[in-house]
Amino acid sequence: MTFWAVIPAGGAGTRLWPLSRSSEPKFLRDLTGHGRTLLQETYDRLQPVSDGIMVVTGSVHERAVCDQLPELPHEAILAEPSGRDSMAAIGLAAAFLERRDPDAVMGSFAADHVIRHVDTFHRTVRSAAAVAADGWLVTIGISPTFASTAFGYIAEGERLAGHEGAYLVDEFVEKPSAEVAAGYLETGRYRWNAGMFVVRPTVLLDLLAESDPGFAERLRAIAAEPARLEELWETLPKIALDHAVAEPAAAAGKVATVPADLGWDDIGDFGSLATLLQAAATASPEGPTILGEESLVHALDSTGLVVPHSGRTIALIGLEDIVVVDTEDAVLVTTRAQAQQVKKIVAALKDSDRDHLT
Ligand SMILES: Nc1nc2c(ncn2[C@@H]2O[C@H](COP(=O)(O)OP(=O)(O)O[C@H]3O[C@H](CO)[C@@H](O)[C@H](O)[C@@H]3O)[C@@H](O)[C@H]2O)c(=O)[nH]1
Repeated sequence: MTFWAVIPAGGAGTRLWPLSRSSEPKFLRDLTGHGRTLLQETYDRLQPVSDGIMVVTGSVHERAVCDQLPELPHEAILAEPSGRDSMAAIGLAAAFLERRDPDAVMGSFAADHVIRHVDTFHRTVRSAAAVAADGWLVTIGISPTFASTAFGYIAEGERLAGHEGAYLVDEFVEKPSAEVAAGYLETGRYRWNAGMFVVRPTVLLDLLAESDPGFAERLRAIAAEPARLEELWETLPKIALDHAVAEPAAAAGKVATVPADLGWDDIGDFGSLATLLQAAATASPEGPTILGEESLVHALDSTGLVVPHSGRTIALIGLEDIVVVDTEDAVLVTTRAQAQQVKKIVAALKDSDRDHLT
């Protein structure tokens, strides 16, 4: 069995505006201060467990992906004419892989997530691939630490016979309400879905065909005749893989989960980025956490996150848990607690004559 990692690299990451833009989304940025972008870190992390890696991205980002991953063969980048959500993106890679390597198992791994426990991640991917080789759709389950409404939840069921450390998924619930999520945490049997699906390409496409035969058929038609991509792409439904496949397959008892503590984070907003950077810091600084050139920030009695991205000097006095992101053409000032609301600003800008800033 060979293992292929598929990296869907899409979305603008609007909650990280103005650092992340549709022209330069968060996966193309170094948000951890490690000197590698999130996409490059994802690629580095997957290399030791993969026989091949594919990136599926918007055609507007194809050049940047090529530049950031010079070792990736050009044919391993699948360029989408437009964003049609994760089912189309991951399904396209599955359709190409099905023809290229029918015995392969593939795994999808977002281009913009952070994983701190890399050895555990490698062990977990290998276990998940062994389960997927037996025909299961496998999702990696993360122990929830709070009642997030931004993630999908997996209800862990019985142990899976023949696969130590794997469980049946009783239910898959995409982004529940805060009340429902809090109830899940109390039961102790729910885990976060990290969007990491490990499966045989044919199994994924056959599961899709159960709910939407035309969708699976068109993906397979594109793989058989790539010249038809432009013609067929715009006819594909815009739907997340979670809704198109994971939820119905879980209800039919066809999904398994491998739980793991990966130190996983999807860096949803500047609040979670601040937490992540603080946890990674070797010394706990008195002042704010700085992502970028430290000498540009002068802070008195202030805490939070400062991103000096324009090269300007930033001075703070007496501000607690603040977020300041200074870019060439836009400055964001908010608090860690309110940082999620940035997407509302982006929506307002999109509806204005300042659309070019988003
Ligand atoms: N190439 C490409 N990738 C896409 C597209 N749309 C989404 N993706 C990729 O598919 C992944 C998930 O898409 P999101 O739209 O960001 O999903 P989400 O709302 O965050 O929810 C998903 O991820 C959560 C974990 O971060 C999960 O908890 C949740 O259940 C779900 O799987 C991301 O890696 C994103 O880049 C697209 O049109 N094109």
